Formats: sequence, structure tokens, C-alpha cells
Amino acid sequence: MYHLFHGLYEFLTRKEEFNVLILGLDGAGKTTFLENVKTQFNKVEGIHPDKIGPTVGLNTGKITLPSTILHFQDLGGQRALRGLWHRYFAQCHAVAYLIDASNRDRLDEGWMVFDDVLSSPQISGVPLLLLANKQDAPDSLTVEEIRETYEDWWNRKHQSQPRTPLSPIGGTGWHTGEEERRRMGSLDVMGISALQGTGVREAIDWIYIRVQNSRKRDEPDD
Ligand SMILES: Nc1nc2c(ncn2[C@@H]2O[C@H](COP(=O)(O)OP(=O)(O)OP(=O)(O)O)[C@@H](O)[C@H]2O)c(=O)[nH]1
Ligand SMILES: [Mg+2]
Repeated sequence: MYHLFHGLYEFLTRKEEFNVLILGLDGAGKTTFLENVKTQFNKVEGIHPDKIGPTVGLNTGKITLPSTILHFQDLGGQRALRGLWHRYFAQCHAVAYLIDASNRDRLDEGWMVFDDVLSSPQISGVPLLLLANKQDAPDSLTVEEIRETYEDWWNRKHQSQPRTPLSPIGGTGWHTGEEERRRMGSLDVMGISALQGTGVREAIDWIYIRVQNSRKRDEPDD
């Protein structure tokens, strides 16, 4: 009898688990974001921003939400490390791509890498949230400006080269930008300050809802 009730209890209280990838250029604020998420959602505080250095490899973290556990993988964004990202694509259920909205000099590089992520076939269909980080910085671009700079970059790229080779991230072959065009139209962009924690809860709410919805879509009809 104990086993029966224990099994029922386990079934009723079980939590679904999802993997969330945190991507973006080095210095975009990925680890600061992850540690802030831990501080806001867990009982044990995340690492203080002063103690965070460049990531070589990956950092992980997990938070528990109603009926759901989100596992985060924060991957190092330095150029030499980006070639490893695709190894995590097959198992991910959502992507948060961070852009440093206060660093205009690296926007083009950030969009190039973002474009590579978007055009990866394994990411197709996975909820993807663009986070315009460092909104606390005085010269930071707004969400709307960030969106415009991406569209501007994308138009420039497609005027100069209608067919582009797939990235070191995406694998081999060619793409025409159709997937990017589709995703760009429905792209969600949110402004955050990973340092101050503003907008972080809203970003997690977005991910939580989207992974639940995409899971429901994947379930076979009875
Ligand atoms: N002003 C401001 N600075 C931030 C914010 N988020 C991160 N930073 C700073 O940006 C720098 C880089 O932050 P990290 O979190 O290490 O960046 P990362 O994306 O993990 O970088 P890699 O590990 O090299 O890929 C640090 O000095 C952070 O304090 C933010 O919201 N506002
Ligand atoms: Mg890092």
C-alpha cells in the first residue's frame, strides 16, 4: 500500500525539466544574468557580480518553478569557445541570447553570431528570447533601438550577399535567410539589467510560459 501511495505522490508532484541555453558574445553579461536568476529564484544567493570572471567552458544553474525545473547552461562567449555551442543545441528547450546594449562597437559582431544561432536547424522551433542587457548603463540602446539595429544589420547583410555560408556554429551547407526572416518577424526582445536584476523575472516568466506551450504542442493528440 505504501508503494502505491508513494508512487501516486511521486506522479502528482513530479516536475517537468527543461534546458535553457544562455548565449551571447563574451562580456554580454550571461553569467551575471545566470547568477542573478539564482539569487532571485533560489534560497542560496548566486555569485556576486564582482566575483564573476570570463567563462571558460560553461556554468550551470537550476531553478524550481511550479511543476517545472529549468536547467540553465551559460556557455563561454569568447570567439574560440563559440564553436562548442552547437553541442548543446539538440538538448535545449529554449535559448536566451544576450546582447550588450551599451556597446555599439560590438553590435555587428553580436548580430552575426545571433544570426548563426537563428539559422541553426537544431534551434528551429525552439523558443528564443533576445535580451538587451545593461539597460542600467547611461548610453544603453533601448529595446526598440536594439531591434532596429538588428533589422538594419540583417538588411545590409542580405543586400550584399543573398546566399551566405552557414556559420561555424550551424554546421555545413548554405541557407537563404528564410528561417531568419520568419523568426525575425516574431522575435521577442526584452530589456534587462542583469547587474541590477531588473527585467530578469519577466524574462524567466517568458521562458517558463514558452517551454510549457511548446511542450504542449509537441504532445501527440489522443
Ligand atoms: N552595467 C552593467 N554591466 C553589466 C551588466 N551585466 C553584466 N555586466 C558587466 O559586464 C561584464 C561581463 O559580464 P559577464 O557576466 O562576465 O559576461 P559573459 O557574457 O558571461 O562573458 P563570457 O563569460 O566571457 O562569455 C562584467 O563586468 C559585468 O559586471 C548589466 O546589466 N549592466
Ligand atoms: Mg560568462
